[in-house]
Amino acid sequence: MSRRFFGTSLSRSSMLHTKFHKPIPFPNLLNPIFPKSKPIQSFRLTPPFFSSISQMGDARRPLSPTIPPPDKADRLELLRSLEFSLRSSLSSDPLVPNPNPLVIVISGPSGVGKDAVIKRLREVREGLHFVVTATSRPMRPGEVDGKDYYFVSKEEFLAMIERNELLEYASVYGDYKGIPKRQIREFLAKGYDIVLRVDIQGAETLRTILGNSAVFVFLIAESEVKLVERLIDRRTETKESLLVRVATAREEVKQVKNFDYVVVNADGKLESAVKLVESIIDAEKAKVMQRNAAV
Ligand SMILES: Nc1ncnc2c1ncn2[C@@H]1O[C@H](COP(=O)(O)OP(=O)(O)OP(=O)(O)O)[C@@H](O)[C@H]1O
Repeated sequence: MSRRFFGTSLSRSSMLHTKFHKPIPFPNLLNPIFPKSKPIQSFRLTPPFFSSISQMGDARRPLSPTIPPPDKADRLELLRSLEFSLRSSLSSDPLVPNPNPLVIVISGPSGVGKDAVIKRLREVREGLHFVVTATSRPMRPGEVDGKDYYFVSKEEFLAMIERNELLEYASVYGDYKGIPKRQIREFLAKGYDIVLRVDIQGAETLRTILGNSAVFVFLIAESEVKLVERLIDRRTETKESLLVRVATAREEVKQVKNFDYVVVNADGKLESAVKLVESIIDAEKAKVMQRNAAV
């Protein structure tokens, strides 16, 4: 026969009489503070006792020494008598602190849809700051300087490295890409969640720098062929760069194990991918042990 000491396997009376536990006197919650000899009227309440509830209604209402039947009394009367019996006010302060701002790293192979997911996330979710990456690559049609990237020359980029202004940087397909630190600090301090868009190499470096203080999301296509089709359809690559990107993607997919979450961005299903990223953010906000990113 197994003997359990947790949960509901022990009844209240068995707890009181078990050899293993000292009997604990149960307070009489229906009249806990007024022994017969003490007149009720002599009890005086001092602030901050009753502070929260006395603000809610008629402060002149007589205090009830016992808890009235819930089906007979109104809510205020019940609240006040409960406070009275508990000998402390019921607090209206939040029971849990506000969640910490998050740093969310979104990564994945080239052409998987990082920009597309982030663009949509930007439209549907508030309270996020999308860090604008600095890059020395030429601007693509439709891209806006300062919104999609900070487009800088190679020389300017090297000067930023020199001044230690970048959290992480790398040379990607012959161009530099890096994350300016100042933006992250500024927006974390204002309570924004930070979204960083990096390639796999960048995510690896960020994991070393940020450890588990950030959330790492790996974006992936439903299949290799779909990923390549997407790159072809984008019409931004030369035949050489196409080959390099596809070969690199094959290797990069193996890195998924170093991420916290994986999100499939399937063809025509951008909306679902964005919803899943949102759910990840929501779940992270509800974690008991919060991440605490510091840059
Ligand atoms: N779910 C999807 N269904 C169909 N097309 C998509 C989807 N997601 C993205 N795309 C398209 O795939 C192409 C590549 O997407 P995007 O440029 O966002 O990829 P990326 O991961 O940012 O690439 P890179 O790292 O090379 O900049 C774009 O033309 C984009 O519109």
